Amino acid sequence: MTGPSASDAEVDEALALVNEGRKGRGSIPHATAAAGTAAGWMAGTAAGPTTSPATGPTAGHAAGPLSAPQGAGPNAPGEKRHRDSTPWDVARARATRAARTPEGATASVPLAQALGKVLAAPLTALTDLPSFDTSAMDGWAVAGPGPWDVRAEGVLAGDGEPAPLGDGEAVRIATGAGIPRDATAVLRSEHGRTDDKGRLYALRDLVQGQDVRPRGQECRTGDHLLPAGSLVTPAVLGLAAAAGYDTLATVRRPRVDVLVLGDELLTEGLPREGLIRDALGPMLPSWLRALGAEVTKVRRLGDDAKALREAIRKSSADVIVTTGGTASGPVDHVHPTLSRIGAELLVDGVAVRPGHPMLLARVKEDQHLVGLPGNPLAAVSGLLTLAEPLLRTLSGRASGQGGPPMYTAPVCEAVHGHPYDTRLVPVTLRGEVAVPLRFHGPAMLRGIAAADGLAVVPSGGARQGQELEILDLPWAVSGDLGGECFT
Ligand SMILES: Nc1nc2c(c(=O)[nH]1)N[C@H]1C(S)=C(S)[C@@H](COP(=O)(O)OP(=O)(O)OC[C@H]3O[C@@H](n4cnc5c(N)ncnc54)[C@H](O)[C@@H]3O)O[C@H]1N2
Ligand code: MOO
Repeated sequence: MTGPSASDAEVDEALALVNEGRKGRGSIPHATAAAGTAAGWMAGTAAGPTTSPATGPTAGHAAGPLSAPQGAGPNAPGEKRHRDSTPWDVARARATRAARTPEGATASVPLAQALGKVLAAPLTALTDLPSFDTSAMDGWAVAGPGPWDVRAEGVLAGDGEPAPLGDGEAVRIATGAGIPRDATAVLRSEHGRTDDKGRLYALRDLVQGQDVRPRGQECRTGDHLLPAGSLVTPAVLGLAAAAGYDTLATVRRPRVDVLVLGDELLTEGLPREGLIRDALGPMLPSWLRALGAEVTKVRRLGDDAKALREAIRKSSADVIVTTGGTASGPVDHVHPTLSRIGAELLVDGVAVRPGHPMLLARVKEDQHLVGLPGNPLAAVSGLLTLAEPLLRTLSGRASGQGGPPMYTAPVCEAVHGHPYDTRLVPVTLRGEVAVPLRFHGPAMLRGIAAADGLAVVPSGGARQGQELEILDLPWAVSGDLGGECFT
């Protein structure tokens, strides 16, 4: 099975997707020039930093030119282009288009359960907002020019419709209370004074309509407030409640089964005798939830081809995510298993470092499998390259706030590039500037654990100050992140 190659249409779509992403936190022109050259890379002489140690006395932030690739693969002399791997942008575009938002996958849920879900229909105002002319301040509602005679009874928020005011009359009013008919303005309490006969005088000029929120100022019944596909954030919950909603039509979260492969994995304690701790089982479920998924299963299968085949066969999830076993070692069972069950490979290897063995397959008409490489940072790369766009579509977000969660920022130092492939480098943000982090080798999580995002470094590298796209990490957009479900 070989991965399909990118068509021109796919490349156009990928570019459109990237452009859309740029609308995010600042539209800064696309990086055009690259500092390093392939020859420079090979010889270690690319303009910019030279290679740096993978370990050092301080964790996290780069101090100096620390952005050279670490660990296996990309900086090995003589490395060849992987002819069949899909360009990174194209792979993301293909993953976005691989599935459709399932029809009928909508549910009406009470507001309290809608946080983190996606609107299945546009949010349309069920009422005018405000729904009646409202006082914006504590003070007096007045009619005509002052001084005014003040009524004995005031008006509070929540009172029924107050009696109309006659010309020259005023009534004490609270913020949020309904304005009496024929009132011309609200005089703030600090801008008025009453004399001993109870007559009210303005201490400032008052203009018609002052401090009155007219009915429908924010919206009229039927106004379109938010498009379908919008993420339900706390603010959206508040707006929906204000606009009259008790329930919201939301898209069902795509169900994801996670299959963790590898005989060498321990679930507790210290590494020993060649065994290591499983870093992906604890990491992926909450990350997937933050990407909009409902994680229905997390299973550790070891390196057992039959168990893998059975687990895929029995899964009714929308997406199966496997970890490890994507390469061609003796116990790497993902490719042979997909071949055996007749799955269609949509992406088979991506021109990105780390993570190039990642894959996306269609197992059934409405079921996809994302194969993440076993190296932990490579798995994160696969998650954000293939699983994120797929889940964005399946959860209905592709039609709303839309594009990939990206923005751009200049890098504080030159960053090495791969001669052919995109690199994803953990960065932290210092103000507007992206600072590459150390410990970004494919098997390391120390950099990404301290990161705000992943910088997208084009082949050939980036100059100091060059604007790079930054893939956002999705913590802010999640709903309920709890609820482990290991089986
Ligand atoms: N001959 C080649 N070998 C490899 C290539 C290649 O191109 N040619 N690519 C390398 C790259 S790059 C990667 S990435 C890995 C991908 O390997 P797999 O997806 O088959 O993953 P494994 O071999 O199962 O594991 C790789 C590595 O990661 C560790 N691992 C696996 N699962 C976990 C986990 N849940 N938590 C923590 N660590 C995990 C595993 O122990 C291995 O050290 O292939 C390279 N090889
Ligand atoms: O370098 Mo591998 O792609 O560890 O991801």
